[in-house]
Amino acid sequence: MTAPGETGAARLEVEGLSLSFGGLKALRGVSFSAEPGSITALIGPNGAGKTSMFNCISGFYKPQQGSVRFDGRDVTRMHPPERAGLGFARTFQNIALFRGMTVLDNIKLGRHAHMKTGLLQALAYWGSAQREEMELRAEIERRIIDFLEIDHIRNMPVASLSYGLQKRVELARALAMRPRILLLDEPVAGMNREETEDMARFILDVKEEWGTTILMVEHDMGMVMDISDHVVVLNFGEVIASGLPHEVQADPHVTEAYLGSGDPAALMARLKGEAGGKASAERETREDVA
Ligand SMILES: Nc1ncnc2c1ncn2[C@@H]1O[C@H](COP(=O)(O)OP(=O)(O)OP(=O)(O)O)[C@@H](O)[C@H]1O
Repeated sequence: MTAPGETGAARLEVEGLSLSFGGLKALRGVSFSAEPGSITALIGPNGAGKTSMFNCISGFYKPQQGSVRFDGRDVTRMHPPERAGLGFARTFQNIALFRGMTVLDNIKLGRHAHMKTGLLQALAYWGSAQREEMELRAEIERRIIDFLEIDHIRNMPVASLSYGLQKRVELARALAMRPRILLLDEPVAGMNREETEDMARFILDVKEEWGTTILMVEHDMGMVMDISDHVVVLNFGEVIASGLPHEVQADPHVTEAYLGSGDPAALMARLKGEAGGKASAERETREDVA
């Protein structure tokens, strides 16, 4: 069986993408690429178009103009399940797991997309279904659960876990899809510093051990600058800067977009404060609900 990355990471190319909601232009001719086996971060102030871009890439929105190419193939009009078949996997800003199910069952749902035996076949050929199930379980246990250090919680219901662990389980489920490209929508939103550092390490490990292409939208600028190979900055639906983390951080267009002034140090201080504030606010909301 193949593990994440063994099918080969691939290049994502976005070319001249435009998306409007009625009269509102959310994306205006956006072009960038995510290189194989690297981490690309998509950043920008609120309302810049990051989520819209992410949804065009994962197939939830259809752009009016432009194209998304993956591994040289035009996927612009493909539905999300077709993209999953090509190796797209994503996580969501608000955790999308079955809370009453165990960690292991949630992870298996990701992997089932790739099982060869369908339900009818499984009924007719119980032997092969059972064999495949056992291979599947073994692979998940060996590769993903161990890799993400969630062995101790594998039989626990997701609802009983801390927020940081739930986010890790979501990453595990995406990895179980054997992604060639991993789309991470705010992977550390709402996390405390320790959980953020853990998640950042796991994302780096996915890249380094499996060579998966990773594209993430993230507001935590410290984390973005620490682990990204390439950063693309959107503002009002346009790319205003693109390059290595330190290049983007020092770009006056970026500081202008975030702050209305050109001081990179003030930008970092403000963004660190916002990320911390957002994390504690989200945590408080969750505790209120619980
Ligand atoms: N479904 C929608 N219908 C109408 N307008 C939308 C829709 N989704 C996004 N927009 C608008 O498109 C623009 C880009 O929004 P988008 O959510 O992509 O930005 P963002 O960079 O992800 O923002 P944030 O960081 O706040 O999540 C905004 O002006 C937003 O109000």
